[in-house]
Amino acid sequence: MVVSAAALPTRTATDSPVATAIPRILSIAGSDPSGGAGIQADLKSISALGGYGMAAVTALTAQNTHGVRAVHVPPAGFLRSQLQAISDDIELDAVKIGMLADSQVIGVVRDWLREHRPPVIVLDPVMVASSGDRLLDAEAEDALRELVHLADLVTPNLPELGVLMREAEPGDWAAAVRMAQQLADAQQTRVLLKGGHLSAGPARDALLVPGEQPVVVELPRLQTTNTHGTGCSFSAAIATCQARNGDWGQSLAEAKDWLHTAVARGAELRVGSGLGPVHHFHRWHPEPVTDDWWRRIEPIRAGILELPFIRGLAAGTLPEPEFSYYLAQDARYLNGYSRALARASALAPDERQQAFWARGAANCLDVEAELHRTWLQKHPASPLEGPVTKKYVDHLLAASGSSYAVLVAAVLPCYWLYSWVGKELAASRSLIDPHPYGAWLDTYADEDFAAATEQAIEFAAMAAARVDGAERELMWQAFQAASEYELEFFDAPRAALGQAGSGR
Ligand SMILES: Nc1ncnc2c1ncn2[C@@H]1O[C@H](COP(=O)(O)OP(=O)(O)O)[C@@H](O)[C@H]1O
Ligand SMILES: Cc1ncc(COP(=O)(O)OP(=O)(O)O)c(N)n1
Repeated sequence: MVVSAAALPTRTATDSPVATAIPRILSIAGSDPSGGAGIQADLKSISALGGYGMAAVTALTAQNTHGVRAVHVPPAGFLRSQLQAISDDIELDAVKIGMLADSQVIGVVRDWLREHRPPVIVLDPVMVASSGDRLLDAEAEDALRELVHLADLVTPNLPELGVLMREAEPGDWAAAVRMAQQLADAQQTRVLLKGGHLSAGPARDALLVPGEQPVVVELPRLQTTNTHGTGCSFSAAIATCQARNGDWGQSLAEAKDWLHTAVARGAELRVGSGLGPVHHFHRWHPEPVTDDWWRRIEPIRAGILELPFIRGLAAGTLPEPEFSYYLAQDARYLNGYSRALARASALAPDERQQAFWARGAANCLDVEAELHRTWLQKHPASPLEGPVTKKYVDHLLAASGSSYAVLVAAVLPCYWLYSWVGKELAASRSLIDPHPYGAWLDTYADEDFAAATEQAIEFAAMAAARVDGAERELMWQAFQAASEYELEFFDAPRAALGQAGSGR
């Protein structure tokens, strides 16, 4: 059975609700100083889902978003002391178990579980690093296999499932589900098979319960590098939900839905240059309105990439008169755009924003002069203002008579779409050597411009956060109209020179 995360079954007769208002959840796991995985991820996940989090540390790692550099395992006796201190004093509603560094550590955890038998035990069998390296020696792997039947839920990813079953990693989803069902039946426990490691298709997981049909949950696979600690976060989230509602299907659905948005919004955290963390507390941080605008202009973005002008530019087949027309209009446009940016500088609420827009205004004049000095000398074209250029500049000048917030929204698409088109074209530019428009395309992908774009987006989001709903709507309208003018601007050479279909 395949269901969306939101449509999973509610409580079944065999599930017993714990019905605790704030569930008390203990994570027994390793420390990740970069905060994306291990106990740090567990505590954030537990808190984000409304639990009270505790942590008994099994190992200290030295790692960041690029990988694990070293592992230090404190004496197993000290882990026993941590667990004893907790169970001597605190009633637990669930335990989540993550990285267990060696067989001695696993022995301590096994003995403690047998003695105290917490109501919910979720075991994330951390055995294989993202790099594919085995994290446990053979003795520890055996000890971990023996721990599986003590868990209410075990959550292997594909490589870990293979190791638990002493078989090769399953090659596809169907084989993985079969293997996970065998594990569930053999150990008489629930298995949550995680499909994040599959290279294509949706982000799919399956809950296997002995003697029952598999329940598959899937959500779209996100194109992101923010996947560090997804397994830790997922298992801690499921443990928390299960302690609260006592229904495995519902807990899986809740945790999956929460994790999906956490993965989607991980990039907002700007942590590290490798595989970044997920945004555990996304529900506390409203999405910047600029992200919503960007999503809403998706049809415009798709339209831009389909334009004969852009396709011809990428392929190097764009007729030169169209390129010259575009450059001449760009020079005209930049002059008007510079005035709008200067006005944004004048209206800016602080000196940082004032200086930013003033620098942008000056840059436009420099680029305009440069266009005349270099390209337009070699590619002469009519200097008269075209109809699209006029409409677009008029829009910016009208916004200049409005508020700072509306003006910033109006000038934003020129930064954002230009920088985005630059990245989109960079790949095809590198395939053609020499590329007739190569030198010019390189200016599109300029890193300083990309940084300025990020800054402009942030200032627009800040402005949007300070205005009321009516003005935010005006900001959106100004942003949307400017985005449409960007599309028309790229299409203007074809329309003006009457060469429909050229550039292909
Ligand atoms: N790119 C992605 N988009 C959406 N969900 C993902 C993505 N990568 C992983 N997930 C989800 O994160 C959870 C953890 O999966 P996985 O990466 O397989 O585990 P682990 O982190 O233990 O290796 C799963 O629910 C999986 O579907
Ligand atoms: C201390 C520590 N524990 C576990 C992991 C592995 O994290 P996980 O969520 O299983 O997955 P990836 O980060 O490999 O996607 C870790 N890195 N550190």
